[in-house]
Amino acid sequence: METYQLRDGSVIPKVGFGTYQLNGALGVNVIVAALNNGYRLLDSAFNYENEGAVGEAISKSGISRSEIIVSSKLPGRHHHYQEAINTIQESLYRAQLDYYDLYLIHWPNPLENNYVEAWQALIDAQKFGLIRSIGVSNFLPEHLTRLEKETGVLPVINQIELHPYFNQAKQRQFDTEHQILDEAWSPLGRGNNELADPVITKLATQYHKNAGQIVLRWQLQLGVLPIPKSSHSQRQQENLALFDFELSETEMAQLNQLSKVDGRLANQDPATYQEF
Ligand SMILES: NC(=O)C1=CN([C@@H]2O[C@H](COP(=O)(O)OP(=O)(O)OC[C@H]3O[C@@H](n4cnc5c(N)ncnc54)[C@H](OP(=O)(O)O)[C@@H]3O)[C@@H](O)[C@H]2O)C=CC1
Ligand SMILES: O=C(O)C(=O)[C@@H](O)[C@H](O)C(=O)CO
Repeated sequence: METYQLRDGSVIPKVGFGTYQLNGALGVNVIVAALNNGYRLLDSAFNYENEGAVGEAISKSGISRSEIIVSSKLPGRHHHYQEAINTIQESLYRAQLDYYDLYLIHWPNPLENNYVEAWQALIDAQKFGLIRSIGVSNFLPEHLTRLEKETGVLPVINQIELHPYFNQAKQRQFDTEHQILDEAWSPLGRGNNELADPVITKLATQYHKNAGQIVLRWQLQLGVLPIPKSSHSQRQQENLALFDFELSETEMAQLNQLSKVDGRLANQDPATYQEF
């Protein structure tokens, strides 16, 4: 698996595994399969209520803990400093881990306006050794600018909604300028109609790949880290088989042109959307 290097020096796989809605024993089996299929980055969240399943899958897989990048997220209801520290510790207890490789603030919740306090807790949790790398999710330039101004520390990752119909060109430019790596959530548009777009299916036929592989390859060539989720072993493998072909500049431009102003999947604009 090829890797990215984060601004803090950590090394992270170019493709990760999304675990939203993978819960309980069924979820454990799916995540063990993903690890056996080669995934070494697992994306979870306190709010997914599956950090325990993730920890159990790591233990069952027999793969060394040190080979796996484990990532989770702080929910909006625990942005106050001490609650954030307690929640990070609870995330660790749930997963039966000593540390997370990566921990993100899940949503900025700007109307509540406590995300700077939450960020200070992540900075300190990193110093305490609970977290190796600290990042955010769904942060707009205005939120990132405030973090830098008030704490002097910028995240190394911003996990954002990113798929062909919503390619986040401006946000990506801002993040790149600040050496923040973008992770793409719902990189396949949740498997919706985007994958049937004629531009994508034509390229799939041309390269003898499926539509999902074209989309994920496009994201890699944008310099983004996608975290596709699949419950099916064969799809898990296909979503990693992205390193034996390359899209041309013209094809990249065609894919870039698919983006729409209102292309978000569920109207979750971080400027106003609040998730607790
Ligand atoms: N930070 C945030 O706010 C958010 C983070 N996330 C994270 O991002 C991860 C990925 O996003 P998610 O919303 O799950 O959506 P994805 O874009 O990863 O799509 C997953 C869906 O697509 C299907 N699928 C998987 N592979 C293929 C393929 N090659 N061709 C066609 N269909 C496919 C899956 O079905 P099947 O399982 O049956 O294969 C599933 O229904 C989440 O699991 C979560 O970890 C997600 C949303 C918000
Ligand atoms: O899945 C996540 O990480 C989320 O933040 C959720 O908002 C998810 O996008 C969702 O669809 C909740 O209804």
